[in-house]
Amino acid sequence: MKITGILLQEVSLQYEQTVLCNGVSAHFSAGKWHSILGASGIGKSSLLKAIAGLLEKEQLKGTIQADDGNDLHHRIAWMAQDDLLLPWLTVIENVYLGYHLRQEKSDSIKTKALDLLTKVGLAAFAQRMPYQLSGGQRQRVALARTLMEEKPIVLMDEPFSALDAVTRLQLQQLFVQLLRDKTVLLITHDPLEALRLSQEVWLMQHKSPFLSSIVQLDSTTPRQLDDHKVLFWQNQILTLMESETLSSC
Ligand SMILES: Nc1ncnc2c1ncn2[C@@H]1O[C@H](COP(=O)(O)OP(=O)(O)OP(=O)(O)O)[C@@H](O)[C@H]1O
Repeated sequence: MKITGILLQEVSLQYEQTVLCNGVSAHFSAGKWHSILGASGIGKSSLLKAIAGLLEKEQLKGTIQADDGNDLHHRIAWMAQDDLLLPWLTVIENVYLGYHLRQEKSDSIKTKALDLLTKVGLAAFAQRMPYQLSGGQRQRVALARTLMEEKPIVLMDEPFSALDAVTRLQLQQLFVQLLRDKTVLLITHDPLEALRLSQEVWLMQHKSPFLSSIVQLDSTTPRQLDDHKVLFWQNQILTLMESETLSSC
């Protein structure tokens, strides 16, 4: 499927009487990683759901579309903090679950699933059950399942937040390597994670503009933890986020 960016025009999000945002416009350009930071409860997951087409009609106003004008929703894969593996299926069955649900069956599907499990370092675990895996291994299976669908856009809602520090660094490296050519929107609470992994960092704030692009970085990802630009911007972003928290108290 063709790579595309995402265009938001005059988007408003609302749950019954609660308005999250009004008239938001943004362009997430194609083939890049975009991280979205913002205070807890501000509306990051809701925006991702809106892009994925998971909100009710009355909850979303405005336009969200692929920037090439073609269909958006069929080109999106979703990855959450919770890996959503089905406990009664083996690891490899979870990887080709989408094909199974669509009743597409062939040996080449199993071969492809095994190939992807090899890429995420879990070929030897293909016949295990999800409960026999660690949190990091489960997220690797979820990544293989995402790659199996070959979607050009991947929406990720805090996929690394439940992992220990070392596993998180290893998985970030793997995700960047395997999702390099896709348009990725990553929600995170961690400015360092955003700056190491993305080409563009966005911030959601209670004041106007609700969503703005605050940093663009061109260097190869994942960036080093001691990269001077990463450290400089981490400081700037933490100061911004702190002043936002104080002003919304
Ligand atoms: N289905 C829903 N119905 C009503 N209100 C909702 C619904 N989903 C979310 N909300 C509210 O909308 C606001 C934004 O929620 P959302 O999950 O988008 O925030 P977030 O920025 O992703 O938060 P966090 O960082 O804590 O995950 C919150 O106040 C939440 O309580």
